[in-house]
Amino acid sequence: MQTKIGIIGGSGLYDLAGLENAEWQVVDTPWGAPSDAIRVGDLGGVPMAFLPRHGRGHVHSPSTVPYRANIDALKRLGCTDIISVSACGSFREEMAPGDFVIISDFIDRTFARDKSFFGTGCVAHVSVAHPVCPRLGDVAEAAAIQAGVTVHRGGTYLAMEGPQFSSMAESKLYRDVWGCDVIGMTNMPEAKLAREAELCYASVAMITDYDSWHPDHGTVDIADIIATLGANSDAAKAMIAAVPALLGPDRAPCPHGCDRALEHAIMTAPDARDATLVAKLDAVAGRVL
Ligand SMILES: CSC[C@H]1O[C@H](OP(=O)(O)O)[C@H](O)[C@@H]1O
Ligand SMILES: Nc1ncnc2[nH]cnc12
Repeated sequence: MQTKIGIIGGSGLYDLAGLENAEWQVVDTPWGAPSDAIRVGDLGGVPMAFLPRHGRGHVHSPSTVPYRANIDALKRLGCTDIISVSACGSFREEMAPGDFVIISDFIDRTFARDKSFFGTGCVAHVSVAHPVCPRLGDVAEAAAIQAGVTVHRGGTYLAMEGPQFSSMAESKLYRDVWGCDVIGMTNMPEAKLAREAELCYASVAMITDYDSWHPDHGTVDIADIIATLGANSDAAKAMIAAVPALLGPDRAPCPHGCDRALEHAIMTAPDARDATLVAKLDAVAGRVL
């Protein structure tokens, strides 16, 4: 199987320079329109597909990002792997603005989003005990090192609904009681949907601020975040440029089973399935339906 790398760019990352034969491709999905057209092209002989999560011009809020359409569209284009790049606040002194964190786990506190491709008429339960792909995380870490970024391997990402930032009490709860390392508003349900779509998913948190817990840094401020985003997105582009050579053009089955997540997940009996929903699942779950 051929590798095709999907990149979801977060705040500050709206395009990917350096792709060969690049074009913006409009992709329609049964879940509606993705956040934007998708920039497709090749990098080092490996096909790539780049999707700005909030759309060019930052149109979608964290709650209105069309997460299902985004994941479906990348799957429909033939992506095997997704690297998500996101601006995040830090709960750890040593995870400083400008650093990258390869996320290892999530706590999902979002509540106003569609979180599954499945539902009435086709029920499925996938495991997200290990919500990211370690193989792809290895590649993202190595790429960040090659790009000269200070990178931390492992960290728990608190996904909040937003769009407002956390209160001081929430910030301290997530850090001191729940042991979270970073905070953002978008990686859930994105990671859960990537698992349902049997895609390897890795998340790279680009630290922009210390949220509101740090006694020496005041409370989170969007002006400070924007000031950090430019340098972070240049570093992210350098990291992404290193990914194709590290992942390679030929894709062996995922040793962690990401590409087989639906193997035993569908509960609804074949004769009880809703034909309309099954048709919508053609790209995401066609392999097992
Ligand atoms: C620009 S600050 C808040 C905004 O930035 C993050 O976006 P993304 O995860 O797409 O990089 C955060 O989740 C909020 O959406
Ligand atoms: N402190 C923070 N909280 C939530 N999302 C963020 N994105 C960047 N910084 C953030």
